[in-house]
Amino acid sequence: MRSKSLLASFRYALAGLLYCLATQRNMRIHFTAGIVVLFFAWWLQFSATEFVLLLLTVTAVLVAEMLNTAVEKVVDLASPRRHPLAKTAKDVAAAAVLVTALASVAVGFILFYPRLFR
Ligand SMILES: Nc1ncnc2c1ncn2[C@@H]1O[C@H](COP(=O)(O)OP(=O)(O)OP(=O)(O)O)[C@@H](O)[C@H]1O
Repeated sequence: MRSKSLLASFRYALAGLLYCLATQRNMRIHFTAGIVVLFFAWWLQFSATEFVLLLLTVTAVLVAEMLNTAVEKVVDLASPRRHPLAKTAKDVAAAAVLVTALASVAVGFILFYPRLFR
């Protein structure tokens, strides 16, 4: 019984992930960029610490993107008409993605620059 509901939870989560990948262009861009960046980190023989930092950064961007999509859907459900609060909610969720993405660029630069240009 318990393992069945665990499996169901996993299936719902997977459905959410696949929904984001199928419908959100930015999610696909971040996902692909994350895979490429992690591949190059492996290829350049990053240390375990550097690799974990990169992995956490990539994960943070993807999580922010998925939460942004969830906020968008809930806002569209709760407020199909335009409302200042709906605008604020969507804009703040989008800002969360932007801040995370900018931080990830900074982390990537700090980690890759010494390997590639020194
Ligand atoms: N119900 C609403 N009321 C007020 N402003 C809104 C509302 N829905 C969206 N907006 C504003 O329009 C912007 C774009 O919204 P839109 O719904 O087109 O795209 P999104 O939901 O942000 O993302 P996506 O393009 O991935 O669907 C939002 O960031 C927000 O500023």
